[in-house]
Amino acid sequence: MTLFVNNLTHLDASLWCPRRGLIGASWHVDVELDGQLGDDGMLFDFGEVKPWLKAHLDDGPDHTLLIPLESPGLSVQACREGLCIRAQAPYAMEVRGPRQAFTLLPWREITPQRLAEHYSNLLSRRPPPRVDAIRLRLHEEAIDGAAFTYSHGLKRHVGNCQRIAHGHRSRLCLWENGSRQPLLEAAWAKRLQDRYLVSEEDISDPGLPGPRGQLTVRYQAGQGQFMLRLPRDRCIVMPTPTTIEHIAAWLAARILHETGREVRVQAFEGIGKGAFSGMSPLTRHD
Ligand SMILES: Nc1nc2c(c(=O)[nH]1)N=C([C@H](O)[C@H](O)COP(=O)(O)OP(=O)(O)OP(=O)(O)O)CN2
Repeated sequence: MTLFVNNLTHLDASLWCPRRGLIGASWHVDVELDGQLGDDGMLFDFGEVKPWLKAHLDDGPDHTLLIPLESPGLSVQACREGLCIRAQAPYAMEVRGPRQAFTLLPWREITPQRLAEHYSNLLSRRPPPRVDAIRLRLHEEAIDGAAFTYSHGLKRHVGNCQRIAHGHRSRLCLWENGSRQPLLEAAWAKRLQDRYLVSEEDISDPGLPGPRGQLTVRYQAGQGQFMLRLPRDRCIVMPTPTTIEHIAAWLAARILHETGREVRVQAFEGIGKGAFSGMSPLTRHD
């Protein structure tokens, strides 16, 4: 017998890509379970499947930086903070943090298919009672319109969002005077794509001006000390923490500044949640 649960949860993470660098990701998680029925006529109570799988993913890849160990020029070393990871291509990057902020994977490149197979195998080694095999599927949200991926860290978050490089793939909806603006959405999604969003207060070294400058972010959070260094032109500096509420408000202010027209922003943080912010030349309403 095979049981399935589609869209059981989401996985939000960042990954190092040898072609694009640091990128955010959000995937729907579907699961199939093979096994035998118990006396209750069930293979595995649906009510227990979600907490069981979510607990494993939350302790594993969720809200981590996924590192492809076989990627050319990549190195991993123990350091005072926990792990120090350096990459050379497509640009130089160094990240440090507690071990649990990273998921090390034995590949040249990370794909959702490989990740799903990897965790299917790991989970199938210690399955719940009556379950013989577990198959996960990870897939992106179908987005009809503008979307972008970004990475960030929230040092004040009590949970795993404090990790300095976790990310999301998000929809972006913009209205001017009540009408959706697909061209403006696409232009802003392009500006934000694959960027690291950083709060000004977390910059410990702004680096040299110009294209070769490296910006250093450093903070202490509940799980430990974090550091990230990457090219300035991969970063967007915000005057506030990078919560989705502040991202939505920042976008509304920037768009109003550039167009001079009233704007309403719906900014998503990954799949299915986010914040609205609106601004007009005369009044500001959030
Ligand atoms: N009001 C806000 N709450 C949270 C924000 C935020 O910006 N505003 N941000 C975060 C983190 O950045 C985090 O990445 C969001 O991930 P989320 O999927 O909510 O994390 P969980 O695993 O805790 O949620 P699930 O529903 O279990 O996936 C957190 N909160």
